[in-house]
Amino acid sequence: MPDVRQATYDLLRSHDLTTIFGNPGSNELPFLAGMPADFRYVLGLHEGAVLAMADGYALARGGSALVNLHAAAGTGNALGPLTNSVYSHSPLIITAGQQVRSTIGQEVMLANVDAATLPKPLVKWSCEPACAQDVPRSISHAIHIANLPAKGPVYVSVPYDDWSQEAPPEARHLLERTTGTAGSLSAAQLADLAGALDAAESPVLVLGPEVDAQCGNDDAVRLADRLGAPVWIAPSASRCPFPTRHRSFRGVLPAAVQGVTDALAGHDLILVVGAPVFRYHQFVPGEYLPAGARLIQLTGDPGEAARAPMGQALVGDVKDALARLAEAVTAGRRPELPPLPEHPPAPSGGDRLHPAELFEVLRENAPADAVYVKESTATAADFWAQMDLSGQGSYFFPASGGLGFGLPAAVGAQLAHGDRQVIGLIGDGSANYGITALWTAAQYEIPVIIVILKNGTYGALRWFSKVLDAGETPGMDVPGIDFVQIAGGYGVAATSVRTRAEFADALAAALRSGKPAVIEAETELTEP
Ligand SMILES: Cc1ncc(Cn2c(C)c(CCOP(=O)(O)OP(=O)(O)O)sc2=O)c(N)n1
Ligand SMILES: [Ca+2]
Repeated sequence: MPDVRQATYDLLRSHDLTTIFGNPGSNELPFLAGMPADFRYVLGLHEGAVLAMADGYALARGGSALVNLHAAAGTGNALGPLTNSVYSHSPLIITAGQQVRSTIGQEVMLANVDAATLPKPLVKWSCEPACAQDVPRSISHAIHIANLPAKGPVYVSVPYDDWSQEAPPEARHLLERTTGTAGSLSAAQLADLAGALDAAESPVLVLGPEVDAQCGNDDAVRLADRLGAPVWIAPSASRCPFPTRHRSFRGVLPAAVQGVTDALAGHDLILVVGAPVFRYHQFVPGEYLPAGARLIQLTGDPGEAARAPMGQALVGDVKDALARLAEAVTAGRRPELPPLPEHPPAPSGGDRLHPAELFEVLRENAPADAVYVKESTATAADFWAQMDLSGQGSYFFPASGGLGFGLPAAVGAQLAHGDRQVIGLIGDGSANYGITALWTAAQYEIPVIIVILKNGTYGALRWFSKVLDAGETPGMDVPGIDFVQIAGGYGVAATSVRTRAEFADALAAALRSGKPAVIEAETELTEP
């Protein structure tokens, strides 16, 4: 009769969860001891990097990722990046080792006290099974909950003496279980929506990360073309749901109430698809909607629908709805939009690279299907003005702004992408929150390119201190960090550049090398 560990590995294999991102402690060894040969373990040196690598891997592959953390201490280290995963709807299956079941109450060393509570509210569901025999079913429960809409991370704590217990014979039924949803809009709901779009004088689309996550970008293009409508990306963009050189593209909405209202002024119907309404950031009070505008939100997440402060909301499959709406609306009711102007020329001639120059070099020289993982928070305006993103899964940003996602997520995304080059665009502040992932990239020969934009300061916070009229505050500058030395110390070849030509040469060399590479780019300070 198989034991709980064998039954669990069989279950994980049946869900294609054969890559374990982890950092072990004694509580985890009895589980890991039996790891079958067709599984692989990807070691991260800090659990924040472990979680973020798993998140990047899951986002890039459009599926789940399995994480194994050490008790409470390992879980605590992972909570930072987990603030992003819960809002990017990443279906991470997080397991943590627990002390021997009969000693937890004594709170012996490494007891994860009240384990199922620890990760809340950053997980969709968590549990510590009531007995060893329920471990396989609990992990199956977690996997299905994580992948049913709205997707999200889950957490299961397992006492380490459970693994050697005999598994219940009924655990074999778990291997065949499947769950799914039929969350499409009804014909009547779709007809109402299409009718509202046709009747609108000036409709506008606002697209969110769920459109890209569901591979709905092309459906959104068809709908925009048939409507002749402009398209914005929803505020605090964590993905790119629409081609940035399409004639409808208007950029990313500002993350402020009045900013959104000003940007959407003149439109009488605002259709928000696959985004919360909205992920505001800087508090700039104002009217939630332009005069005369009606907002309709379409999301797969009931929580996003319920907590919006205005408008109507429908919960359903966003890709399916976009595709059906593109067929249902009447084409040609509005004049075709003019083509976009050329990219603005990047400033040049400074004694260090302007971020716009750096992005221009990437646009001109990186592969057209490159995947960008960005965590450089003062360069958003230049990035969206310069880049030409068109494919699914071409851009990721921490969905809650929790730093420590970018560099490790780029490593995880490259591990998932054998065929696309992943390029991390990481601020010299952000790089430090997940820097240990460079070691994993070196050890597992993951050919990710990490560009560190070094402006010597927490640029976004300098901008925010102006917004908040906070004046000069302590803790803004991060001078004197040598990322070439640090990268070398973790085993990754690195170079430092400060001119356009030097960056272009370093990028070309990194692309040719097929190895992990760090390019430290001395850059000017800009505003988001
Ligand atoms: C885990 C964590 N700690 C601190 C912050 C606060 N923070 C910090 C520290 C930022 C500055 C990042 O600086 P950078 O060098 O990475 O990028 P820029 O210079 O382009 O802003 S932006 C921001 O929200 C955060 N978001 N997440
Ligand atoms: Ca910086």
